[in-house]
Amino acid sequence: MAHAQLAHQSSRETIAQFDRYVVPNYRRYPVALVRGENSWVWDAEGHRYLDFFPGWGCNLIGHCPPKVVEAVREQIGQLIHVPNTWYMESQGAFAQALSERSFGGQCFFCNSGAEANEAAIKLARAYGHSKGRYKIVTMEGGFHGRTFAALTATAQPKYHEGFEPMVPGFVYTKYDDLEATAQAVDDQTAAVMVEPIQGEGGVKIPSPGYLAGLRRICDDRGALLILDEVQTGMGRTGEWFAYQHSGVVPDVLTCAKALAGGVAAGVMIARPEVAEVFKPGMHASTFGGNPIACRAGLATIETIEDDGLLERGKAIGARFRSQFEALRQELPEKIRDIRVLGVMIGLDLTFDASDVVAQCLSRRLLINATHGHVVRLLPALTISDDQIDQGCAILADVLREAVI
Ligand SMILES: Cc1ncc(COP(=O)(O)O)c(C=O)c1O
Repeated sequence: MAHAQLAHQSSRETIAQFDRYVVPNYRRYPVALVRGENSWVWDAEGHRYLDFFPGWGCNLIGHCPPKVVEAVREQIGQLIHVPNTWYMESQGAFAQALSERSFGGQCFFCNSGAEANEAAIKLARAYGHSKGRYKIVTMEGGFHGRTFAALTATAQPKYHEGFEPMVPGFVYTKYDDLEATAQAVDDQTAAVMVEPIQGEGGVKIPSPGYLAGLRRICDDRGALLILDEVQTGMGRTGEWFAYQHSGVVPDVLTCAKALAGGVAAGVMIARPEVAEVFKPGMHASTFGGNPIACRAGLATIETIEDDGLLERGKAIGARFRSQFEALRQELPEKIRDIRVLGVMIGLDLTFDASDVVAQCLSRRLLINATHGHVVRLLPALTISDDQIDQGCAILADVLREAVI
């Protein structure tokens, strides 16, 4: 039986439905979440959790940010969906806002990071087509999504296993190694695609000068530079986009996750001279750039600017860093490295972090582990100092108690 109204059932009842009716492709925590407010979330039993990883990075301005909620509520009562055969004010305004905060490019909207990267890969191939350029060079340890081209771009064999053959024309090289990349790029290369910080790959921040070096290689060889800012973009690192720390400008940029305050949205932004190769009919997305997502995106930008959240992100990062530096002094055998840029935070442990995640969950702190031993935190730009201190105290206790 289907109910338009939910029954407010227990976590256990929801889990039973999932076991029976939902494809088992996710490992889930045994909790059903029902409500969120800024950096707090509540489960079906009414327990409150402090969220250091809100929405896997999608809730960068917190759960249910008021301006986003208001914009979506208003839009949903006017028009829920407008396909791309029509103009709509919200899409034009959102494209202008993103273009003005990046590099003056043109926007293609979609619904996720993988889709944004598919668009970027297709655009690079279309742009290079007449010159025989089709190869896409990507970095080992990178992550670009689960659809086929994005998955092939993801140079991690564990994600390809069982799905081969992959899409032809992809070349893998070492991250943060300009010499290796220079060797991988040739006159058949359409684009080099890279994350300015590898997120899923372990919050890896490359050496200073890395993006500038990649820009030089691309310019010398006539290849495009695509930056995957699906995770780093929209203010997470203390600038609108992570490339802005470097002064290097890409040809194509992708962003999703936090783009619309937690509403599903993705975008590819391309220099107009590159974007123009996409003629009508060459690429599309039915839901991409819908008015709900675009209104939510505009409200996200307004919130970040009105509340000074880019600056706040830098201060939050500094507070986490100082707490973790002190903890590393205390636990040098457990903490190998601390990597922070804005609210993109990695704590590299000397041991597997999965039990740390479970222990934090049992104390009602939500965190993530990636690449086995890296605790990854993507806290909201709206988190308070008190909440940071509370969560860090829990994490510190868990690390103190961890047996290695
Ligand atoms: C850098 C990067 N690119 C692409 C993706 C894929 O995004 P989505 O899951 O929205 O398809 C992710 C997701 O974690 C990501 O971190």
